[in-house]
Order: sequence, then C-alpha cells, then structure tokens
Amino acid sequence: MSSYLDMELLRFTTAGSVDDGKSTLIGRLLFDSKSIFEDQMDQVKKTSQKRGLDHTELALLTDGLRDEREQGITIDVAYRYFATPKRKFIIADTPGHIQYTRNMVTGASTANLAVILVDARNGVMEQTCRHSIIASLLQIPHVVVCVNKMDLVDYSEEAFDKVVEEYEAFAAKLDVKDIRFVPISALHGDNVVNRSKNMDWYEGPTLLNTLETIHIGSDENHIDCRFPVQTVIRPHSDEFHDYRGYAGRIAGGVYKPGDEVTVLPSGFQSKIKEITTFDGALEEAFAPMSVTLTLEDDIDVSRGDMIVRTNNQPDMEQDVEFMMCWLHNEPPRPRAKYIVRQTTNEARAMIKDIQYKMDINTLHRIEDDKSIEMNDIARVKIRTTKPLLTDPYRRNRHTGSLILIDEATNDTVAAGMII
Ligand SMILES: Nc1nc2c(ncn2[C@@H]2O[C@H](COP(=O)(O)OP(=O)(O)OP(=O)(O)O)[C@@H](O)[C@H]2O)c(=O)[nH]1
Repeated sequence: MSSYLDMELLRFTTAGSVDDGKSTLIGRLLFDSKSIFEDQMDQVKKTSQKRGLDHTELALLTDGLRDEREQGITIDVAYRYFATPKRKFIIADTPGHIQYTRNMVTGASTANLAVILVDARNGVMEQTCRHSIIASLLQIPHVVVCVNKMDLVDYSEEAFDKVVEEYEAFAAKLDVKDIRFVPISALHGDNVVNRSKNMDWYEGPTLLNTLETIHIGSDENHIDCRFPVQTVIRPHSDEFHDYRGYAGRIAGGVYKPGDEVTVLPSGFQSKIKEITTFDGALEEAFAPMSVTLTLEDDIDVSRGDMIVRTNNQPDMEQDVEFMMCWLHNEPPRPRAKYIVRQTTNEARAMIKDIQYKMDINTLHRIEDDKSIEMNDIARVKIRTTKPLLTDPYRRNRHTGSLILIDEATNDTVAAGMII
C-alpha cells in the first residue's frame, strides 16, 4: 500500500448559492468518510440541541469555528483537509456572493475540481452561473454539479434531469472539459459517501467515489517542457567547485537526461546532464515534480530563467494581455507601477490598457465602463520592463498565470490569466 505521504492530492473548491447546503455537504463528507473525530461530533450534537434543533446540524462541523457563522454568512476562504484510504483532499470553501469573487478566484486558482451545488428545487441560479464562469475562466479541469436536497423533490429522476438539462444548456457557452452530475441529499447522506437507497434510477458513482477516482494525472501539461529556475545551487566547497544545479518545479512537459534544451531569455543551448531529487538521480521527470537539473555546458543561468526544449518555446513578450481579477479594495491608480510575478520571474509593469470588463454573471462584455473595482474581471494589457516567458493559461496554468503587486505597499492587487 502506498504511504500516506505518497497519496495523490486532490484540491477542490465548493460553491453554491446561499443555503444550497455547502456546509452540510462538507460536514457529511467528513462525517461519513470518518474523517472527523468523535469529540468534534459530540460538540456538534450538543450545540444542535442547545439551538433546539431536532437533528444534528452537520453544517456546524464546518462552520463551528467561524464566528461569522453567528451572522449567518460565510466570508473568506477556509481551507479544510481530509483523507480517505485512496486520496488526500484539500477543500477550498469559498463564499458565493458576488463581492467575494476574489476569494473564489484565490480558492480556485490551484483546484483540480470544482463542486458546484444546486438546490434541486431551484435549479440553475445566477450564482451557479457565476461560479461556473469562474471555474471556466480558471480552467478548473473537472466540475461536479451536485444536485442537492433531492429529498425535497421526492428523489425524483425528472427533477434531476431537469437541472442537468438546464445546466448543460448554460455550460455549452463555457470552456469546461469535464462536467458530471450527482443527485444527492447532503442532509440525509444520499450519494455523498454512501450510495442512496432512494434513487435506484441513478447508476453513477457517489460524490466521494468521484472525488477518489477522477483521473487528475493528465491535468498537468506533459507536452510543453517548461522549467522555471527557482534557485541556482553552487556549493562553496572545493570538492564541488564545478557543480552548478538549477532547482525548481517543472511547470510542464517531461525532461530526460540528454535532452537538447535552450535557456531563456539568453537563448544559450545545452543538454541536460542529470536530473536529481532528494532521493537520487532520475531517468525522467515531469510536471509538477520539484527537481534539480544540471547541464552539460557551463552557461550563465539565473533565477527567473526558463529551461525549455529547443524545439518548443514559450512566448517571450513585454506586452502581455490577460484576464485580470482585481483583488484589492483600492482601484488601480493611473500610471501606477506594479511588480509582475510570473513563475519564478519578476519584472516591473504598467497597466497600459483596460480593454473591457466582463459581467461575471453572464459572460457579457461591458464596453462603456472601464473603472476597475475590487472583484472586477477585466481584459487588460500590461507593458513589462523585461520580457516574460509565457504560455496561454488555457495551455498551461503555471506559465499562463501571473500576479500584480503594488510596489508601494507590497500588496497583491491582481491575479491574471494570460490569453
Ligand atoms: N432537506 C434538506 N435540507 C438540506 C440539505 N442540505 C442542506 N440542507 C439544509 O439547508 C440549510 C442550509 O444549509 P447550509 O449547509 O448551511 O448551506 P450553505 O450553502 O453552507 O450556506 P452558507 O454557509 O450560508 O453559504 C440548512 O438548514 C441545512 O440543514 C438536504 O440535502 N436536504
């Protein structure tokens, strides 16, 4: 059996309209998969009784520690961790209101999968659309639509099919490759961890089963070799005085000793001599492994450079266009200078043009209003002081993303997906 540390990690986000049952679902997942401890459960039972409820409110498991629960609304991104014998999971639980778009973008930026909850009685709502648009914008590879509260529609197949149909019609406009649907009752536990006895007509897997088995290995780009150099390792000892290693995390592709590579931006060419990790030398390495490379030739390489295959290179540009989510409560200042951080590279940048804002509920362009506020999504163009080595975000989420930092305050003000 694989060790706990080696187990594959799946990161997913949860989103839904208010009261669709997000907290109940997470509680149910943790509870039925036995990922919570007895003492926590006792506490939840007691609190439920104190509040005069006749059932144990599983939402308290996930919300119990949040004081904003007292105001009945979830803000901020809460990361939760659980594991089953098959996989480890990190849940980014993000609030659904439009003023928390930035939280959603933050929570979703590294996710493999998005769980989108829909109340079976209400069907697809504005928030369902917005969350799905964000999932598509951030290229989350898998979306699982949980049609919840099936108990309130008599576990009816027609009710489920109606939501599926409605969602599919809307999702046709989006760029999501893998969409699945699971009819559930988070409250009663149907099809969350345990198969429902109330929905014989549903033959697909339960939600947990989907989370445990969905194939995420090929979510990484294994075609375009991209190795952003994080650190140059040059031991200061006579014994190793010739050694120069380049450490970093592979952002795309498969590397092997002997591969012909080019170092960007300099353009120097060489061959990979050796690939090593903590455990020794490797025959091959691929995204998202962290490795150290050595090259046959002694060439000048520094942090922020990228080692790529000679016949497959990224874009190298100073004018970069991307979809930007503005994260900060102060709007961009005219002519302000920002630091752009992209892979391990850093440059200074100025926003040159705001092309249009996007209505995040409908995907429509807003052409007549270009004022940017917190949570806005806009297509922008920046000019950087030195070339960035990029791929379209669609092609590679690592080399295709960037953040902007305000030079004066050091605050991260925007996240971007390169077009
Ligand atoms: N009948 C029924 N009720 C449910 C189901 N799932 C959740 N509920 C109830 O719906 C209400 C809202 O559930 P929550 O889990 O708090 O909803 P939420 O989406 O997390 O809400 P916020 O945290 O405020 O965004 C609670 O009273 C739950 O008990 C379900 O499958 N069936």
